[in-house]
Amino acid sequence: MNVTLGFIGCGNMAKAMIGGILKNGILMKEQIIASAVSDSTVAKVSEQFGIKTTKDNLQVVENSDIIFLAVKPQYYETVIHEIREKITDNQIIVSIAPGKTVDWLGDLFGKEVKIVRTMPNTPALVLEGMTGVCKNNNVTAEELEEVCRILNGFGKAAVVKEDLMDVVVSVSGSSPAYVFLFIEAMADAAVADGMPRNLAYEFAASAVLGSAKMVIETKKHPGELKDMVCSPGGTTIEAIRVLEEKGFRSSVIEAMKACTKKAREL
Ligand SMILES: NC(=O)C1=CN([C@@H]2O[C@H](COP(=O)(O)OP(=O)(O)OC[C@H]3O[C@@H](n4cnc5c(N)ncnc54)[C@H](OP(=O)(O)O)[C@@H]3O)[C@@H](O)[C@H]2O)C=CC1
Ligand SMILES: O=C(O)[C@@H]1CCC=N1
Repeated sequence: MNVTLGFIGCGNMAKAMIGGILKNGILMKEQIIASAVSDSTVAKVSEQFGIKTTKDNLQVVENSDIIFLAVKPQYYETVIHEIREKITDNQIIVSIAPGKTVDWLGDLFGKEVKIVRTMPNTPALVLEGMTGVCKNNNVTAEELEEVCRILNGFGKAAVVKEDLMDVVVSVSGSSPAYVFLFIEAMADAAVADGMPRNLAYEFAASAVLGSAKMVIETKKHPGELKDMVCSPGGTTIEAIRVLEEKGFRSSVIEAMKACTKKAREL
């Protein structure tokens, strides 16, 4: 692709996206620049990815066609005030923050700016990211497609109505954390029953990976896939019985509702 990409903020999410983009080869390292506050991040990121890094956010703006705002939501106002004068009509701003609407972002810029609102997740690093996307009226269909090509480069992107973006936070942006917790818990149980820890992580993570692929590739209902594992009078249904008794399903639902609620409040 013939575009330059800038990241204002270069923490966990920006690094996952940059890592994915470079791994996939959709852009070269010379096409990417990133900024951070600390000397250590600037040095580490440049060493890790070979991209240009800076402590000056305006240098990112001056050198990028597409600018990802990759700071925490509470720093959005400061960063936008810092860069807004320098943003031109042709540049595209990509937000990755929960809760920040395209109207809120547009008001802060105080002028007509092209804004794409996204919610990515860290599996971008291994090209298995899933990103929700919406845009404001200043972004053309072609420009949205261009941004989606980048997002698709490290996984998949789905354009959704803006009022679903807070739900995307809980089902995608935040969800890898619950899955990691689940993998950790399964591995702990295996360790408790005598399996060496590294082997336990490999078994638990492979089960999650394989099960996810089955849902996506077979397109069967997850309940049907679950039933295929539960032999009558067998081992699995015993585990399912205990999970239901302990409120596994409703714990996940309640946790995600809390996550969506928090996103709406940010
Ligand atoms: N982590 C995740 O899985 C996901 C995160 N997000 C969103 O991505 C955004 C970033 O989150 P995350 O990567 O986790 O956060 P991190 O805390 O890991 O990274 C934040 C980065 O912003 C930099 N920074 C802070 N203030 C400024 C500033 N004024 N100018 C330039 N850079 C600045 C920090 O610099 P330094 O390193 O020097 O401190 C750091 O590199 C948030 O809005 C978050 O909600 C969205 C989806 C998933
Ligand atoms: O925890 C957070 O607030 C960010 C947004 C989605 C994932 N991480």
